[in-house]
Amino acid sequence: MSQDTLAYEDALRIVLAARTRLPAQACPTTACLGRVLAEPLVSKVDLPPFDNSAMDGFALRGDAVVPAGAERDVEGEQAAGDGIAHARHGAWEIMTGARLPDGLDRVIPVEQTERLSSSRIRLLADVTPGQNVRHAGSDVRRGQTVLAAGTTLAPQHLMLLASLGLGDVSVIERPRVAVLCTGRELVDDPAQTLSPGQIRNSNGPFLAARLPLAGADVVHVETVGDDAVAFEAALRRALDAGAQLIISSGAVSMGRYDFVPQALEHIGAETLFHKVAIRPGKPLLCARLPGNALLFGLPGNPIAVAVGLRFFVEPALRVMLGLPQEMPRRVPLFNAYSKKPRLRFHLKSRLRIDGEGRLAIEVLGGQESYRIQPLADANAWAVVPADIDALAAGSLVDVYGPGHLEFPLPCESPI
Ligand SMILES: Nc1nc2c(c(=O)[nH]1)N[C@H]1C(S)=C(S)[C@@H](COP(=O)(O)OP(=O)(O)OC[C@H]3O[C@@H](n4cnc5c(N)ncnc54)[C@H](O)[C@@H]3O)O[C@H]1N2
Ligand code: MOO
Repeated sequence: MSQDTLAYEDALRIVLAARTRLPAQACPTTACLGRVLAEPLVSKVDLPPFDNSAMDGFALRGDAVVPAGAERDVEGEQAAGDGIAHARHGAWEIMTGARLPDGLDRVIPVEQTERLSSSRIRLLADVTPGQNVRHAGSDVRRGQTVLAAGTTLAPQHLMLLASLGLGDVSVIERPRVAVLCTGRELVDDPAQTLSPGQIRNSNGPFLAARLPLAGADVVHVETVGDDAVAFEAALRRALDAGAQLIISSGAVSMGRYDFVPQALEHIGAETLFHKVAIRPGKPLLCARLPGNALLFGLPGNPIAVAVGLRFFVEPALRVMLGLPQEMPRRVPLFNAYSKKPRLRFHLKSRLRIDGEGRLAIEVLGGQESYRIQPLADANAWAVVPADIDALAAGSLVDVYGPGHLEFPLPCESPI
């Protein structure tokens, strides 16, 4: 390994140190799905807000136990949505979710009663205090922390926010990211016929689709030829669009047209590292631009781009979103695997269930960095550290989801 090739862990440390958490902003709860909560959320109300019935039946009161056989007059009816009612001594017919009339403390389900007349019932079962009553504050107490800072808001959290009656919440700003694809071989328009030597730009659509799933806003996307001047102009447009991170693909290796390092030098950027002991994506470059935006120069091969996004850009996004760094899941390998030493490998893999319902990770065939079909078949990344050369089937391996906010739960038939 050449002296200037960094270990992944050292490169990651540099990336993490180069970013800080973004400020908080108010976000309407109608638009906060997927946003990251900036502060712990403390409830200002009790849930349920009032004592209410868990059953359709009759609310009543009495001594410790009102025994089967007891009779009561029915003195009123209380449906969900009805306001305060004051009970005297009889029972109230009550619906599920209805506020308990003041003075009553238990509910007997209607099927455990017998109607003696339109205004009198007999109990067919014992009823104890509190039975079938959902007490105010029994789910959430006023003053209780209901969501921790750093929660990525999912539909179940929106259920809670709606119940608390919140119109907006404090979330971390979304990081702003630009995508620049380089290469005069690239064609963006699917309707355009390819000339000999041309290929479709697949990195651009991949990055533009993955970044929002990683919590970022894509503020600029552009394709430029193999031209340092055009690349510099594109960088300026990305910065003008407000990009805090810029991801470029291509032109960072050893070829005659690999102009990104020189273009960065020309604009006065500080190269933080260039070349990391990983596969794929070894020629990856990271630089701080004047004005403090961070540029990730990802090698052009599509899987090098996917790995650069997942294992360099996404950790930076996590810092910006105020999230702790990820812990990989440890999953047994389905198949034995061996690799070249001294490089950390990022492997297109499939998390599956074996014949006994246990999770297993299958390293897919076709790991070369130009092969995109196996990425389409993958649902996870297996990562094998630089100092490990061979792993037997069944050994535990680090597994990461396709994006830092996603982890697959396979439900397909066993391997
Ligand atoms: N002499 C050496 N050659 C190469 C080395 C090396 O160490 N010595 N490293 C190889 C590795 S590893 C990689 S990865 C690539 C990285 O090269 P570049 O970053 O300079 O990228 P390009 O040459 O521009 O492109 C590489 C490959 O990817 C295709 N490509 C580029 N952009 C896109 C896109 N937007 N969509 C789809 N495909 C794209 C491009 O056509 C090339 O095939 O260098 C190796 N060479
Ligand atoms: O590092 Mo490259 O992506 O293996 O071809």
